[in-house]
Amino acid sequence: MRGRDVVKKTVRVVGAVIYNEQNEILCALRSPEMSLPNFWEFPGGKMEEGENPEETLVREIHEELGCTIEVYEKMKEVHHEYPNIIVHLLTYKAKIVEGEPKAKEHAELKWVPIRNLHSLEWAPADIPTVEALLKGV
Ligand SMILES: Nc1nc2c([nH]c(=O)n2[C@H]2C[C@H](O)[C@@H](COP(=O)(O)OP(=O)(O)OP(=O)(O)O)O2)c(=O)[nH]1
Repeated sequence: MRGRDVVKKTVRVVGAVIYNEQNEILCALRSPEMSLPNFWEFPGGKMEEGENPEETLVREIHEELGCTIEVYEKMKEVHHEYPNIIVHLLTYKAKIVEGEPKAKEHAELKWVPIRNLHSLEWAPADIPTVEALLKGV
């Protein structure tokens, strides 16, 4: 097959827009070892066989941040084509109900007030969710 004919893989990914009492959002920096290194993202990951998006988020946040979340409403559904992969990203609002988030896999975690979210370099698929937050949606 010639290079330009190769069909890109599509992955289904869920991201948690975790907010706290001060209306700050928990932002996670992808580490240099991850794909899409050094971009900020909403913590989460790929959906596994038989999982619904809420189950994926609870599992991934346990694995990546070591805490428990409650998942609320869906925010955005985005199809983004990267050079090697197509990401179908769903983002959901969520809140921590048990434990303190710790960066087990990410390079850094930080709580950022919504109005300052634009100052981070976000993974391109996350931009529509960031814009919706900035608009107060
Ligand atoms: N988790 C997450 N991934 C995102 C976001 N935006 C975005 O483009 N992505 C991309 C990066 C990756 O290509 C893919 C998710 O992969 P991942 O590495 O986080 O998922 P995972 O932990 O289940 O995967 P893996 O380590 O088993 O490969 O989606 C986002 O906000 N959160």
